Amino acid sequence: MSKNLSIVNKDLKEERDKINFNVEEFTNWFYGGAEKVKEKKYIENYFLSDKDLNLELDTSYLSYKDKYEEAVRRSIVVYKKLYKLHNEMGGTHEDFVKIMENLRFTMGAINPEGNPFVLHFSMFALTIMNMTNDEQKAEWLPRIFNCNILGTYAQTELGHGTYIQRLETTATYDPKTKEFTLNSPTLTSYKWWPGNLGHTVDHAIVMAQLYSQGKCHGIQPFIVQLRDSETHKPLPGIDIGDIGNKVGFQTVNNGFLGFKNVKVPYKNMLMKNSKLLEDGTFIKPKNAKLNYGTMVIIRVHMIIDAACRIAKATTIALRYSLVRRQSPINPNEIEPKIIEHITQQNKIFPGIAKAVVFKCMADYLTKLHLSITQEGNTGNLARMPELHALSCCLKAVCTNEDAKTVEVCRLSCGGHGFLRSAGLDDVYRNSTAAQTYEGENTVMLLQAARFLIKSFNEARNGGSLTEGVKYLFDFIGRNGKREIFDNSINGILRAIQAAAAGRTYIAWKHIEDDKRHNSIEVATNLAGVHLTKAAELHGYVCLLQVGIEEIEKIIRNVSPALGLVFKNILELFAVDLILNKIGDVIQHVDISNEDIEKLEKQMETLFKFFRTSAIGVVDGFDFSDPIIDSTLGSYDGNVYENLINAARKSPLNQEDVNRTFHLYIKPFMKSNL
Ligand SMILES: CCCCCCCC/C=C\CCCCCCCC(=O)SCCNC(=O)CCNC(=O)[C@H](O)C(C)(C)COP(=O)(O)OP(=O)(O)OC[C@H]1O[C@@H](n2cnc3c(N)ncnc32)[C@H](O)[C@@H]1OP(=O)(O)O
Ligand SMILES: Cc1cc2nc3c(=O)[nH]c(=O)nc-3n(C[C@H](O)[C@H](O)[C@H](O)COP(=O)(O)OP(=O)(O)OC[C@H]3O[C@@H](n4cnc5c(N)ncnc54)[C@H](O)[C@@H]3O)c2cc1C
Repeated sequence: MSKNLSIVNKDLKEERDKINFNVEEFTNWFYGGAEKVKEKKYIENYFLSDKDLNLELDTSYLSYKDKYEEAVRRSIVVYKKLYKLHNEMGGTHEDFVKIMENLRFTMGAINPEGNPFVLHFSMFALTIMNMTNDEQKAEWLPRIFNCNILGTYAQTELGHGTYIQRLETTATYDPKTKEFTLNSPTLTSYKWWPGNLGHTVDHAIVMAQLYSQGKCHGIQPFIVQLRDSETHKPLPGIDIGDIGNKVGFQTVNNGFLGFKNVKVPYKNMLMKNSKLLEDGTFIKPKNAKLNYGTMVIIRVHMIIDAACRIAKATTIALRYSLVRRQSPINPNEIEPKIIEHITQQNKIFPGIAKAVVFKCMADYLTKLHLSITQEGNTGNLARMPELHALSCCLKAVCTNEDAKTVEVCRLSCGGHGFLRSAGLDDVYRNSTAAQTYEGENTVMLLQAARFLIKSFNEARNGGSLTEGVKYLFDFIGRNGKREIFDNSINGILRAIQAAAAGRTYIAWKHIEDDKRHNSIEVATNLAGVHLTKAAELHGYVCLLQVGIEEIEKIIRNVSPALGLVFKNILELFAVDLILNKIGDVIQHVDISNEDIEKLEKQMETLFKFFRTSAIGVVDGFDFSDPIIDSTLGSYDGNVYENLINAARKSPLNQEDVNRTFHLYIKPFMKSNL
């Protein structure tokens, strides 16, 4: 960690002196090994130490246009260095991935309001890598990796983001000219939202309805040039621009795009899955949803992003809570560190546990994605729906928790948390954006619920279930009897499983009852609230189940002292979860008032234990000061000095008297109204 060289606040030092486990060992786990931590530090420093980035400039005070231009300038500094470093490291694909993984944090520090090239290196490159045939790979990949072309992923339209089957952009094939003609037939068919589209990129993957031989063959991906390679002027027939100011992501350059008779060559339809013969004959893919593959990959990646945002927010909130003193607990004693107020612990400690459990889930899902993709490459697509359901479910549950937790962290910093310099606003804006992009969270939960209902029917008919939903058998096996609660970690898991299965049953029954008077679709819509609740509970089941399995493995491999911390974290996650979901649990589990009181007491005991470890855990997340970028969360804990220094940098403080005094205020004050 690049620690600030200033003297550490004595309250924070006192906390660190009491840490009873090896923080470095925790860091090594969080980043996947000592070697990876070394790499991370090296890469971070390699980029952040570059004076050309001019990180001294606080971009939050710039205008919208200046912010964008500075973000582009900084990104180019970074990407030039990236290629230099890549060559130095050996130039393999693995080296590139390593740098990109570490850049995810570093980029946030360099461009806090978003990266105007993020889609080029993520969705654009991934789609070309995964949805093209060999010839197309050979044509496009070198140009993408050399950045000779820059691209984005243009799917969402003004009228449709969720229901992509009804996208309106058309691509009509003419076998005589061997060209597609792209059109935006209506205002609502304009592409709207794609990141980096407005003024940055010159190419895009465009999702459009394919028309050939007079028939529509559904949405297909096309690679389309949008701007001239020399002048960057929009090509003929292209109407393109920026969509304007947003809640966040100000420098991501989200754009709009309309087509008027834009010609695209035959070879530009991505042909790994669906195929179009030159004569216009359409050949269906093995599974029509293969064209949704890029979204699945990004949803999987979003779990680690959520974990990291929570880790960052809790680092800020906890460090601040260990140096801020307010409100004596005993009237005659000195004011305590605010963390001594139990409600403050309740705000921050469960968040830290979530970051750890989400990280376990991200690792698990990444492995699962890899193995299901490998199966897919051999033509076996059987597990695609399972991966889709799981990634939708966890994308929704983890980003919802993320936004909630980051907001609680902001509240836990009181007034100072509302300052931009506290560093929580950009984290929150990114969290809340993640609830919407890559599939709106309610819609994601409903997709997961489809899988749950199917699995429930399967279980009722004595069929086979995938591992993650086998708990539905237990529910059916109990035949209406309630699960009996036992206060162990596995007991809590069984209780959450019973709640998830019970809610799935309620949703299923709702649909079955309504089906008598309505179509299955209408009946499903009417059961929507139950379905989303069931999917959400299922997400928590997955998190707890994977958390238990992964943390048991971790405990076997780390020192006993760190093992105890992990055990504490897992219990914190589990008890916090069951207490938050107690209404659902009571409905399906035989749990008494005494049991609940015991859980509440247990939470207090867990807090007591975690009180000494917490600072070690957040230090172990290993966010350096430039990455934390927070007056309240810096390593040295000198929050008041940081706050006043940051305030002095306000543009308004660069002069004693602002011109508005003479222009407006003084005449107003002298006017006697
Ligand atoms: C310190 C902190 C560090 C943090 C660092 C942070 C860095 C990050 C920063 C900045 C990054 C910014 C990046 C921004 C990027 C944003 C990009 C975008 O947003 S791109 C647009 C996304 N758009 C969507 O996601 C549309 C959502 N809609 C859909 O996906 C579909 O419409 C869906 C799935 C909801 C429905 O699709 P249907 O209408 O074709 O399907 P139906 O007819 O309903 O049938 C569903 C059946 O299809 C299967 N299905 C659907 N999708 C599937 C799939 N992918 N695989 C397998 N099966 C699938 C289902 O299992 C279901 O099966 P059965 O019928 O139940 O058996
Ligand atoms: C910051 C940001 C970046 C983005 N980047 C990109 C990008 O790079 N490329 C790109 O193509 N797109 C991008 N998007 C678009 C994004 O993917 C969509 O906005 C998102 O998928 C939601 O779709 P929508 O806007 O149509 O919402 P809507 O579907 O209109 O949602 C509105 C409301 O309707 C509800 N609703 C809709 N359908 C259903 C249903 N079936 N059942 C129940 N409720 C429903 C939703 O739950 C929600 O409450 C981005 C969006 C944001 C915010």
